[in-house]
Amino acid sequence: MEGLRDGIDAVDAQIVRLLDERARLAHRIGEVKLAKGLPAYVPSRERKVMERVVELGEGDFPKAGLEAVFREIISASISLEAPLKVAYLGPESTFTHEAARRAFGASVELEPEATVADVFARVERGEANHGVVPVENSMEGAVTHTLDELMGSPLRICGEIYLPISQSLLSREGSLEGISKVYSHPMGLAQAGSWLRRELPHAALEEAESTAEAARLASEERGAASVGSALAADHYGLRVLATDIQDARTNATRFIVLGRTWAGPTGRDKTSVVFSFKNRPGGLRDALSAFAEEGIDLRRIESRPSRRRAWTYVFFADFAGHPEDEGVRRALAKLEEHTTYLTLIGAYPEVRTPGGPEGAS
Ligand SMILES: O=C(O)C(=O)C[C@]1(C(=O)O)C=C[C@@H](O)C=C1
Repeated sequence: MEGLRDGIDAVDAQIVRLLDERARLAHRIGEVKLAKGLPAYVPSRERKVMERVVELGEGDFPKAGLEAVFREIISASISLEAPLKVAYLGPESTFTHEAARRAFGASVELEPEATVADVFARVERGEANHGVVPVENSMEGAVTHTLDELMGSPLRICGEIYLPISQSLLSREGSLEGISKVYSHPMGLAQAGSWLRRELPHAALEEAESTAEAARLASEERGAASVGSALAADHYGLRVLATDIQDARTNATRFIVLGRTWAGPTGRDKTSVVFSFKNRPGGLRDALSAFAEEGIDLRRIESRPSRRRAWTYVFFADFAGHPEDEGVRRALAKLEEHTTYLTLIGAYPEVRTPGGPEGAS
């Protein structure tokens, strides 16, 4: 065994030397970006680096491990280029925190904000380079605060993250017997509803501002538990009494990364627009025909009150492709002919969703 460990020591020394070499290159890229006023975080390039690394990894090292290792290597590289600040919908130890960690790794500065509007405001004021907010849940639908902010903001979507939402029961207590009260965000209580009714039928269910706030409350009270991310257990010194207690196993939330500009093309992208059209018969059909005529796959459409005049609406659409693609360019030109208002609110590498619709999976 000693000989094998010597082998590992020798390989580790090589890995560290190579990481240093990579860091020097990233540092130089950072200087070029600074001189040209370009952002440090380039999601399209990260996608290509990841895809290439996973493709190269045909040996014994697991692909998921390669992705995790390179997530952190790239995160450390970003921190060498610029002190990146990322605002997210807090508090700490919530699912949005987990999403931000997934997108940016551990080496960037993540800053919790109290509301979705605060996240937008911090990035708009230039106090943070990027923002991370939830935009839709596979069970509950759109996060309307986020759509409403997107409508009036100069910020653009430059990335997306899907997170399977796994709810856990956390408590100071050692078993379910001692639990008489359960705190969570209303969404957490709803998602774990069947499990709670079955396993803790006599417990009082109490709403909290966030799953993290619920964990804090549970940490201060005997006989209390909370429903939320297992991340919060460490943070508040709680035990994880049960995991995956949410009703549907496919429960996932989609988050977006906000920046000043959208991402460059990767060949597998998504574009987001917001538009409105004259209220006349066939108005929506005509607008959407722009996508059909160009054979562009519409991934999602959502309507919201315009908030300018009562009973008028705007539509949010996500579709496959990038604004630099010829077909998308033509579709957007056609769409514009049918709309009274059209803004491109983002373009970003599309994430494949397990169990998602065809084309997205
Ligand atoms: O290629 C770049 O633009 C880099 O800054 C390098 C690098 C990397 O480490 O590979 C780091 C940050 C970017 O988000 C993308 C890639």
